[in-house]
Amino acid sequence: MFVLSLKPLLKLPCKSSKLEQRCTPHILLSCKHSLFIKQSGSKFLRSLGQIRRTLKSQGLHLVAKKGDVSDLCVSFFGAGYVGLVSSVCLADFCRKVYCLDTDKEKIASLRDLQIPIHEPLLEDKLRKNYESKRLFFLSENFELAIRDSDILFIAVGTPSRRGDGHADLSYVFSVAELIAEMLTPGYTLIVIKSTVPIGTCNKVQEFMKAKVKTPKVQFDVVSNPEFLRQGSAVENFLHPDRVVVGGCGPVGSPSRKQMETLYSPFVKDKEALLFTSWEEAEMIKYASNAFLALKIQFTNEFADFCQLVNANISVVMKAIGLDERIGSHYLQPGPGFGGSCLPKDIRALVRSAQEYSYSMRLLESVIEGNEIRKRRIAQWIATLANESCPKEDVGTFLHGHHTTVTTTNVYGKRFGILGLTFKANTDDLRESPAIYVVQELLSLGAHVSVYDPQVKIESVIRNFDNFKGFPLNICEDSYSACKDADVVAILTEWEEFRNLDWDRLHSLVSRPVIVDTRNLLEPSLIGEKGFCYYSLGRPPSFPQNNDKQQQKYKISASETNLQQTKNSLIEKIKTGSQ
Ligand SMILES: NC(=O)c1ccc[n+]([C@@H]2O[C@H](COP(=O)([O-])OP(=O)(O)OC[C@H]3O[C@@H](n4cnc5c(N)ncnc54)[C@H](O)[C@@H]3O)[C@@H](O)[C@H]2O)c1
Ligand SMILES: O=c1ccn([C@@H]2O[C@H](COP(=O)(O)OP(=O)(O)O[C@H]3O[C@H](CO)[C@@H](O)[C@H](O)[C@H]3O)[C@@H](O)[C@H]2O)c(=O)[nH]1
Repeated sequence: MFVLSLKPLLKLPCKSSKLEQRCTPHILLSCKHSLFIKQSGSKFLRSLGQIRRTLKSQGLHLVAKKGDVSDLCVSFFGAGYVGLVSSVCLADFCRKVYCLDTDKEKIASLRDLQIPIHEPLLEDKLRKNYESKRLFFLSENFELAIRDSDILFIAVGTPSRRGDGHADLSYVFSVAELIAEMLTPGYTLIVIKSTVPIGTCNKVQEFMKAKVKTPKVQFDVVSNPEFLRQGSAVENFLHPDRVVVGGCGPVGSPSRKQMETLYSPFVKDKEALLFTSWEEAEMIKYASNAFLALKIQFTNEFADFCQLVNANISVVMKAIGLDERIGSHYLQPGPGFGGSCLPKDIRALVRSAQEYSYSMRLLESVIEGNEIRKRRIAQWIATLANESCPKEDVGTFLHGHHTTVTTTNVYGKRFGILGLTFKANTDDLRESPAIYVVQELLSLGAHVSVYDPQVKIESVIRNFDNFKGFPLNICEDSYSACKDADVVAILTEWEEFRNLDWDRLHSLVSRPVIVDTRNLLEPSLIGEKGFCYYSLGRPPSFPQNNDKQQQKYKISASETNLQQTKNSLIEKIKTGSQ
């Protein structure tokens, strides 16, 4: 006779009628399955984990009672922005979390507590949970994690497939195959967290069923899309607006109970935990990102029109955002939306719709508009190296008159680029408009110096593989990047760019021209500092009566050309052409 120190109530949802009851450990031990517990070792089983593993190996599964997240063990396949952040946050609450990745280098650096990504608030939590042995990083022996886990999350990448815009699901299916082959008897919940096209969960379930070879394996596949944003990922994971779970069984089913348990610390309002079908969950994820992209593209179009008619986009967007039906978020103009999600997800959505012979025209135009925008921003920045200043009209260049930019008028000009990431507070360069702009400028023969507070030099170099030998200078601070620049362009809204020493910067540049594609700075303030300042959808500002500063502008443009440009643009807008 032995006594186990366990929580008093455990629920065993298994086929055995004797076990299909709420029971104390004593009842558990006195039932016929207690034999398995005894058999598993010469010593007594001390932990719930040991009992769980023993039962699992016999085709039974122990589910923690409702709300008891501390009994759960979960694994994440993929230690990227989503997998790593989710693992670290869940390790605060779960019994154990395995974070698995095939990238050996990534796992090795995580074990050394070197975090491969920049994400605020992540480091302390990671350290705490890793040191207290609730969080484990593995690049092999995934079998151990699979055997031990109640829930297996798939959080690998689903990038755009080269050439056609479809989501590349090869990583998801390779994990699904591995799991299917390694599942041990008993029940395991498989959760797809990666963003996947509608219909994928269904396919994964069928695929896995065909691959499972071990008898007595039971599993469900559910969809649980992630909505966190890079730069505030920890905060978003801990305090989600909503959690969507698709494809669970009815109330009381193992899949539903486990997901309720897992999210109990994060979702206090019952209404915010939404159970849907697989297809609805998959669609909700795409629809959310598509709507955000739509708002940004809408704002960008209005910003450009505001510039033509002397209206201020900040005033306009603030006013429309106060209408609760519209809301104030995602109304900030910029150089185009980027990142690893919005662009690729909308492309994937549009492509999946086409498979049903359905055209999502609105979103097709959002994709095209965003591509055009990045090109125009690059062309606009290039032109400003040639135009005289102050000239209010040069700001209108943004709206389409880009054919005049050639290698001859940009060749050898110097550009100081502030910010490379697709937005602030991340180190991610995926689909960053800034990368596009720099590549355009280099193609035109310009000299480009770049600075970003978070990006590692290796990542910058990787993004300019095709530009070896081009005059690209990676700098360690803003001032070095702006030295001798004909134009300074702010491409990411890093906070530190707000507070530069403008007098120092002014003394360093060749021409004091700033293009702010994030509307980060206060126009009048920068004008007062002697700069010619252009932003999006706001009137430009210029140095006030300062002859010495005026001499810095080396090239003058013809007044007539500028007027013609403006007239032709207004004509184009009237006739509705791009
Ligand atoms: N980044 C975000 O902000 C965000 C937010 C919500 C949803 N998503 C979605 O989540 C998914 C993951 O995005 P991410 O940004 O974290 O990707 P990521 O590229 O940062 O990370 C993916 C990781 O998966 C690893 N991996 C690939 N194959 C593997 C395998 N067989 N086993 C284990 N690991 C493997 C890679 O090495 C990589 O480290 C994508 O579908 C994305 O669309 C991303
Ligand atoms: O008003 C705005 C807001 C954003 N952006 C740009 O839009 C892009 C995307 O920004 P954001 O949504 O913050 O980036 P992500 O971290 O990629 O997050 C999006 O993509 C994730 C992956 O699917 C989702 O989980 C998030 O909910 C969704 O916001 C960036 O280039 C931003 O600079 C603007 O130009 N103006």
